[in-house]
Amino acid sequence: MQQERCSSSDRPLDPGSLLECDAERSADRLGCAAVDFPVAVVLPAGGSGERMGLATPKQFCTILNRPLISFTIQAFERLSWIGTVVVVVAKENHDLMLNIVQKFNHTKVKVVHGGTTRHRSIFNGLQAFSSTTDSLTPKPKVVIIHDAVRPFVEEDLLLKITLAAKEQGASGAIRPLVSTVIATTSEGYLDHSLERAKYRASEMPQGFLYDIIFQAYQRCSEFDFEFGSECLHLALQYCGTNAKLIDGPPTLWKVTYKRDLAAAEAIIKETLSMSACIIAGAEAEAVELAKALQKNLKMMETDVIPCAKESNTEYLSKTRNFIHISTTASNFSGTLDMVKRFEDIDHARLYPVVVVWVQLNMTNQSVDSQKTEELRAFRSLASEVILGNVLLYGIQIDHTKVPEQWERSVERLAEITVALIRDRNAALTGQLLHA
Ligand SMILES: Nc1ccn([C@@H]2O[C@H](COP(=O)(O)OP(=O)(O)OP(=O)(O)O)[C@@H](O)[C@H]2O)c(=O)n1
Ligand SMILES: O=C(CO)[C@H](O)[C@H](O)COP(=O)(O)O
Repeated sequence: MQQERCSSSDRPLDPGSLLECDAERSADRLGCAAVDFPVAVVLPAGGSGERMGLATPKQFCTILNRPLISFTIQAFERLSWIGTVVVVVAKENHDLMLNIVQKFNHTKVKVVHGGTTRHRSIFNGLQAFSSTTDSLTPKPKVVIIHDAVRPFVEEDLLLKITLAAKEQGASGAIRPLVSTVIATTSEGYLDHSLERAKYRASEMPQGFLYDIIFQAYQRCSEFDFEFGSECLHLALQYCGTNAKLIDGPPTLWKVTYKRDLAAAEAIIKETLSMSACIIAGAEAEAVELAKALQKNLKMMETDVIPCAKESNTEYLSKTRNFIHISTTASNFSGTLDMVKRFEDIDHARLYPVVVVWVQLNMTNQSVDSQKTEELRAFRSLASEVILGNVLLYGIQIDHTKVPEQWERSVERLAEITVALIRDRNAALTGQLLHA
């Protein structure tokens, strides 16, 4: 078959904006008004991750100290219109999963045991809703099925999938194909190639009227259970339901290989680095530095506030990055107050919080002369707060009245600050760097 040139809409034009995966910002943005019927979720997480090649199944691999599956659960749990999230795990991982649920305070999760294939695991998950005695898992109108290893799923897509499933009986997210699909002969030669523009990659999430997908699984064959990989196909073949297909973003991809874990980590770090709060204090020089720093942190959305002790703690919920400017060496009290507040509102439970303590040196003395005592105190504080998932770094900057020198120092301060926030490297906590 002659290959036709694809139109641009048939090809993935770019790898996608990282902003699309900002789970926190979009949470309940569209509200639950559109969904006035019960919706539940099944997350198959019973695989062994053979292609990842690690001893730990990929859904339990950690990114920033948190298992991948917890990110996926959170993407659903944060939405008020979503009820129970059934997580299907292999029997041997039951306790591990319960620990994750407890540690990250997942409140909507019910854990059930999986099967030897993905379809068997999904069917087990669906059966959790068929028990008439379990009040924790009432039968939903619509059930969303989503692989536990696709951590980035936004509310707007979930809404579209859910409403289309309610209307049509089944719905699924699709993406343009990156590569052309070809058929090979048994001898390893090209048989034919498919016209790429006509085909799409089937992704997750998928949504179904519960009765339809449950019935499809009840009717499907052993062959389907053993070798099938497409739930939409079961709904079509066994219930005659044609799924509505909905274009999804590129961030829906499935974590499959080791490099995908690195990509997922990069997306999470990038998203976490988009904003910061600068706490300037009242001294004129510190305020001047805060403003100059704000100008240099161009890629970040920054707020400057005078004091971390403010009774209004709204600033805390806006970001997980804090830059605390202090003109006194060894004055960590403001930092300590802030960390206390993080504990009070559980701010570092899901993501590590970064605190950069900037010591503005107003004396003409080299900061080296202060080093031993302050450094020891700073390191000890950093090793204390890291236990609560707070990463504390220090940067010293010398105040100077020479404009070019000052500008260069502030630029360096901004560069180091951005690097620390982006990397969230635990090994560098407790270090006092020099801008
Ligand atoms: N018996 C199985 C097999 C897979 N899955 C889940 O189905 C999702 C998608 O499957 P896949 O990416 O193939 O995961 P694995 O089977 O773990 O990976 P691999 O195929 O590389 O072994 C994953 O969340 C996986 O845990 C499951 O619940 N039960
Ligand atoms: O993309 C999908 C659409 O249904 C599934 O995640 C995929 O088919 C699962 O297959 P496998 O477990 O072999 O990776």
